[in-house]
Amino acid sequence: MREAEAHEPNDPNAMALATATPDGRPSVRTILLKGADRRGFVFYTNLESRKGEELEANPQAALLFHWKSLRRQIRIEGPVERVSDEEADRYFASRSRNSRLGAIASDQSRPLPDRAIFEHRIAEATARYEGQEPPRPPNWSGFRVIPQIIEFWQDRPYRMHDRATWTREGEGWDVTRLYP
Ligand SMILES: Cc1cc2nc3c(=O)[nH]c(=O)nc-3n(C[C@H](O)[C@H](O)[C@H](O)COP(=O)(O)O)c2cc1C
Ligand SMILES: Cc1ncc(COP(=O)(O)O)c(C=O)c1O
Repeated sequence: MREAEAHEPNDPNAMALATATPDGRPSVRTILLKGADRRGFVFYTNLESRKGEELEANPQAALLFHWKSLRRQIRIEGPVERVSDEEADRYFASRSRNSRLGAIASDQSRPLPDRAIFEHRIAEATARYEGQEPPRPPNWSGFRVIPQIIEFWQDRPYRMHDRATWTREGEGWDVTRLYP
């Protein structure tokens, strides 16, 4: 990630998030990585969005980074858990005031008949929380993807790439090289 931060033109923390319905219909969208440690990879979103509902019904996900400037790809797969309310509150409080008001005003992934309705809801939230800290909406929180498999891919000439897959084995990781 440090190398991506130094080389990518923008959003080095942008990644694709794949989810699926319980009957196996997949969907994918871009999100931002907001935390990574030994426990897993954290992102924030609206819990009633399409991804939020799919993760509620089927708490399994896959993440993908493609850092074009580095010609590198990382794939991550595993079950997800919700972050604690305290962790979500802390991250929400770190966001700009306007981003917090936007999260309050947005019914993410629901039909919006007219942009003016969203702008009106933002104006309402702005007026309502004047002089106060806008609180985290109960339907806005974070998920942690707990990695079971991580694959690193590095471009090499003539498609003779380097691939290595790390699979969780108890407390450690089994590392296996794969053909490109
Ligand atoms: C670069 C980029 C970063 C994004 N980051 C997030 C994010 O961190 N959280 C989020 O809810 N949506 C984010 N979005 C918007 C999502 O891609 C998506 O449009 C939205 O979350 C609704 O997805 P859904 O209907 O599948 O739930 C981002 C979009 C882009 C292009
Ligand atoms: C709707 C939405 N929510 C959340 C995020 C996460 O980023 P931030 O907390 O920095 O706004 C994004 C980033 O693009 C976004 O589009």
